[in-house]
Amino acid sequence: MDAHRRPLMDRTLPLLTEGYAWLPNRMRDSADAVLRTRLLGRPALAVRGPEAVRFFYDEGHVHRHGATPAPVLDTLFGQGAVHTLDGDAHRVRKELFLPLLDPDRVTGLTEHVTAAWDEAVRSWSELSRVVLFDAVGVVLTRGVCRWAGLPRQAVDAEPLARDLIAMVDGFATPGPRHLRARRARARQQARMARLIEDVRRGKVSAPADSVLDRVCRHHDDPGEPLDAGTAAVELLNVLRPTVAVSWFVAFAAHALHRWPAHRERLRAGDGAFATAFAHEVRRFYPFAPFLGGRTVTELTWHGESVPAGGILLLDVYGQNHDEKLWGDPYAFRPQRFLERPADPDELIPQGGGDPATGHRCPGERITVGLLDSLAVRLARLEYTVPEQDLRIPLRRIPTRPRSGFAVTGVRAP
Ligand code: HEM
Repeated sequence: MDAHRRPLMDRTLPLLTEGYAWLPNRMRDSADAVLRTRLLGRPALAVRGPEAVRFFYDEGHVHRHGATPAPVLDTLFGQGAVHTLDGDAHRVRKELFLPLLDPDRVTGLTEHVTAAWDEAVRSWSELSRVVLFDAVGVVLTRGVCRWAGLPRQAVDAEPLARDLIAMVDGFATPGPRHLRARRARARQQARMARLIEDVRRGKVSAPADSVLDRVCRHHDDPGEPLDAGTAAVELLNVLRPTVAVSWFVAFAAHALHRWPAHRERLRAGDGAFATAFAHEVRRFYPFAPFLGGRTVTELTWHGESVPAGGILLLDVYGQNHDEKLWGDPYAFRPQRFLERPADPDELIPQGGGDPATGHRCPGERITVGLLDSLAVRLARLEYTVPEQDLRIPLRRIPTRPRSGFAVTGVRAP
């Protein structure tokens, strides 16, 4: 059996029990931030630091095809997703996502999402208790579906939000969360594939140049549109991660609760501070633990080697908390990004390198745009934080405040 087809449990026990701390704990004793280990039955080398980011994103070093375990493809990314392509195939497919970098599109999506937030907040004030993580997932789903051109009758926001969240929540764990993630993917992929077929047959219209329209018209090979299943995978690769911004909004609420002094500057509408706050939320709180690729050739980094066909890991969580880069990594200090702009190969919660040419997340500007707008709205909202379990377990991937961050007595501004 191919190593990447083996079940997730194989050889990954320390990862599953230690979660985000797995690589940072083991790399603590390495002066050069490098570690030789094994993952999924293969030799692996873990690295971190801006130079290591450039090493990792060199296509002559690492390929993505065959690197992602099947349980992750069957839940998080989808089979045949852009994440798994290399070389020309990757460049051609990535063209589908490059418009996401356009500032006008970022603004357009942010306007849809903030409108959905303003609508939702009115109903939150009528409820005795709102779990922000869940409620924001629905807001993001409404906003992104409208922006992406999905017809209103094709979107039932609450169940769709639950499925999109489940795909992310269950990708890295065996058991019921994983089964929920698989069912959610199968259900939504089939629905989106039917919608794409309907658009192609002219039964449903997609607004010109919307995400839905672009996905329907995309060709990997000249004259050959993507099969409906793969097109659905890529449509979900816009919807799902946008809705995943609810993880960061729940973390933003957690930060405002623990360090309420930041609320005032956000409330005042200080745009530069809001962006710095969004960067600090993405740096400080754990989301993607690490990234991996298959080594194309034998690679050596600071004296440690991994053979061709092994795995190169980029320690994302460790790098975002590296003392050498951040000085006081465990202090939540948005000001750091006002003192010095974020270096794209230092701050890597959504990958490193260039999103236009490599695998870096094309949705990073969208994420920052959504997060800074929603953080301002959150800071302006009046609410009470009742007694609840706000711990963020580092063993759970992906993690979040255990309670989902519940609020009571919501009063819209
Ligand atoms: C919660 C916020 C998000 C996080 C934490 C996140 C994180 C990531 C990470 C770690 C990668 C992998 C980078 C690599 O393999 O080198 C990635 C790739 C990707 N992300 Fe995001 N992302 C987020 C939001 C978004 C949004 C809003 C979109 C689209 C609207 C998006 C679309 C994608 C796509 C299509 C890829 C694959 C890129 C490629 O392989 O070339 N992401 N993201």
